[in-house]
Amino acid sequence: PDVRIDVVTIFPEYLAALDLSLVGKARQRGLLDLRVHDLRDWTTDRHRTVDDTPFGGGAGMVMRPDVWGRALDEVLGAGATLILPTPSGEVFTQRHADELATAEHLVFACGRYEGIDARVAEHYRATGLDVRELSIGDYVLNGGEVAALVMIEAVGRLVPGMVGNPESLVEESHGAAGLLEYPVYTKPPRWQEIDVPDLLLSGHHARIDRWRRDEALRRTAGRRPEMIAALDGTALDKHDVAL
Ligand SMILES: COC(=O)COc1cccc(COC(=O)c2cn[nH]c2)c1
Repeated sequence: PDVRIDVVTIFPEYLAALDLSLVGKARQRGLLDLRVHDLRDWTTDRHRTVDDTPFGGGAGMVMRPDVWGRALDEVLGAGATLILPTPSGEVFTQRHADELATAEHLVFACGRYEGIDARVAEHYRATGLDVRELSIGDYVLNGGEVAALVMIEAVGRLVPGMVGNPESLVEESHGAAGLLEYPVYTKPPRWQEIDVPDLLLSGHHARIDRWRRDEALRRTAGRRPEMIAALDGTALDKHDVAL
């Protein structure tokens, strides 16, 4: 298979969604080797304890380093990338998805409670492993499982052979030189008294392309002005500047 993905979590059933659709088919076709592991399989006590109280006090519980260490020592391989979904991580973007899609082995460690003992990331970094603490956005979830699903879908769909039509990968929603997607329409031409813009029915493909670019620019300037600022000089042509 092109990519191997392991997920370690105390809620393995959360990842059952990965048996469906694209990712599910790719697994059946052997394109993707995805395995989900229950962290509690590496506990040593009768209660299968994975957490304990935080040093320094404070509310909540912290996930124990020894349990995670036994699990990750078994799941990780030399060439693996360890990904820790966390609110305090670097924000995951399409750039990360593009990069991680070329990795040979991704291991997601899903934290719960107040987090995983910080020495886990520190230890595996010290061994030279590529360790990424990644956030999927500025909000707090109860655990890393949903974030792992997001990242696995974003990466999985880029794995060659995963998506039915590779064409659909080209003009991505953050494609078109880092702009938001233009509005899309389909039949019927009139719905709830609203008409599809006439130009789109005209067949003038050059004008349609220009209209789409203008709409993408307008939307980006309105909703994500910081993305306009981030465009490099080549992204805008003289017509855009006039907008
Ligand atoms: C070193 O990593 C850790 O300690 C991870 O610990 C936790 C603790 C609570 C929740 C989560 C899940 O991630 C998010 O909530 C999250 C990710 N993106 N946006 C929100 C992870």
